Amino acid sequence: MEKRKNDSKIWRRVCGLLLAYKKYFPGIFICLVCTSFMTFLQPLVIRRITDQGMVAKDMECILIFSGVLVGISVIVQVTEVIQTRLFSNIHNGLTFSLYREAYWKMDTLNIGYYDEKGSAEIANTIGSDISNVASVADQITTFSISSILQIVGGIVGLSILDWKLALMITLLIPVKFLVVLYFSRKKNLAFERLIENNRVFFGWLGDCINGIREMKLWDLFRIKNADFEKLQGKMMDSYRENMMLDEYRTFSVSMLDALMNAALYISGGLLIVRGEFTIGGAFAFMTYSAYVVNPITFLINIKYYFAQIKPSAKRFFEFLEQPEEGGEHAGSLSRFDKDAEVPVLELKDVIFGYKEGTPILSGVNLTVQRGDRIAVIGENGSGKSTLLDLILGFYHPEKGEIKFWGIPTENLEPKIIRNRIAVVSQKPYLFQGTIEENVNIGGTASHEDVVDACIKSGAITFIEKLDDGFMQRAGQDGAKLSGGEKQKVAVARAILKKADILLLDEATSGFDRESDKVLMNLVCGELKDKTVIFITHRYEELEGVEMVYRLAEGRLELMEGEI
Ligand SMILES: Nc1ncnc2c1ncn2[C@@H]1O[C@H](COP(=O)(O)OP(=O)(O)OP(=O)(O)O)[C@@H](O)[C@H]1O
Repeated sequence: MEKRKNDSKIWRRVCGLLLAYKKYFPGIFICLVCTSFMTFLQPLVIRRITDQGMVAKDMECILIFSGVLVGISVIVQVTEVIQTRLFSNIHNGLTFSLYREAYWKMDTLNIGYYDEKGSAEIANTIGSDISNVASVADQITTFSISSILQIVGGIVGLSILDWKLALMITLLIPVKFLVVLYFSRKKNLAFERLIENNRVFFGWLGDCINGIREMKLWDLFRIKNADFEKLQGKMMDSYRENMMLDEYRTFSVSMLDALMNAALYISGGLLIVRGEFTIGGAFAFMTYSAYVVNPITFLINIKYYFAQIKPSAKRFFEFLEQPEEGGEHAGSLSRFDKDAEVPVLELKDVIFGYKEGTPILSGVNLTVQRGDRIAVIGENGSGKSTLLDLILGFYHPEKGEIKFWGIPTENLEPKIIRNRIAVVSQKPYLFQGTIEENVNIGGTASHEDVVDACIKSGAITFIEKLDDGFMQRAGQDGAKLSGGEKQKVAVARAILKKADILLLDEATSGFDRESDKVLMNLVCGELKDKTVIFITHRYEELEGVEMVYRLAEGRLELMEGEI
């Protein structure tokens, strides 16, 4: 019962998506009525050619009605071209809007979602789900409407010819329905298994590609081959299961059709033998029967086709319903009073853990005034990056409060906080594009400002040596640059942001001594009115820092004297 309710909810939502394109419906409907009417006329014209042309040896009649047949075909084909055009508009519009929804969902999605799934897995899942959901707009829908019109035309045609035989055809419908119902239930489950096996395989493959260096260094292609074969085997089994189901369904339905056709030929033949039917009438009868039987098969099969759309639609809608960043913590204030005489950042009794009952931070207090330069040190796994993620609003305290310029984060839009903070992490991400594009990541700075930021970060030294300078492409995640060079690009990016708060999370771990000094001079000189928070293991970096906190046992302690 519950399942049926959920299913109908999924279908209502899919239909709702289609309704956005209702402006195309009248055009499609006119095309369908036109093609259906033309195909209805066809058997009557053929009967005329056979009975009044061929049998009566009337050549003029044959020529005229052959011309009519060609005319009908032209009209049908032209209408179908228009119809395909209208349908491609719906298909493209639907695909675009689903991708757009997924794209913006990725922006608001809780960061924890990305900890669980790899990029290849997410991209593959979204791509295959959207393509399956959008297929709802394809010819299936056209067929279902044109099928109804064809059936109506067929029944009218059959009744004109012989109502008893027409009745015989209708007896086949419930039998076909039961056969297809049986297969569509199986298909639903088989397709769910297929998309799940696909997801697992692409998650695994993406993991191998991300760790390609380790794969080569540890000869993991050989070691992981067993996993590859197992996952591929599961995928192949699922493909085979789905293909065989399709085949068994087609086989069963075709057998029923073959039996029905045999029955029609025998009864039609008997009527001709008895002189109750003309040959042209028999042809027309067979064609009209096909008009009724084939579309009914198709209509019944829609259940089968939809059985493979539903699992994807379900998974896609579940993705769209994933918890949003901020969730109930997100406020709507989009401004700070930056001149207020209050601390820039305050953490009060902040408690946080990734799992309930295992806190990483258990009562953190911190007050940072404008222009402060503080450092947070601590052992591996003590929670320094977690603290940064809480400040950046990627996670939210279980208890306690974080305030920016005196305003609790719950009252602020999550993005507004990040707009005020520039972060340089230990492993900054560089996008595929040029060095200039990676520094000017917001896309609004002038080339002169980019050069200036690179001089300040020290990046200019290596950029000047590159063949293409600022136009050099960085490669996948800056693969063409060294670790320290990537960090210098990231520092230049942060300088260009002109943010009020600078968070440097092991930002200079790849810097040489000289570059370290350049950055410290910058922080203590030109950027001295900025608030800077260092997260570091390298105590020599702490020269220009006024306060050093140690994070241990989930708490922050201010260090006095020697570190
Ligand atoms: N996304 C996550 N989900 C679950 N646990 C996590 C997650 N990120 C970190 N942890 C755990 O939280 C603890 C603190 O991690 P965190 O990265 O904040 O430490 P850190 O002080 O920055 O360490 P390091 O100096 O090694 O960078 C670790 O025990 C880690 O296993």
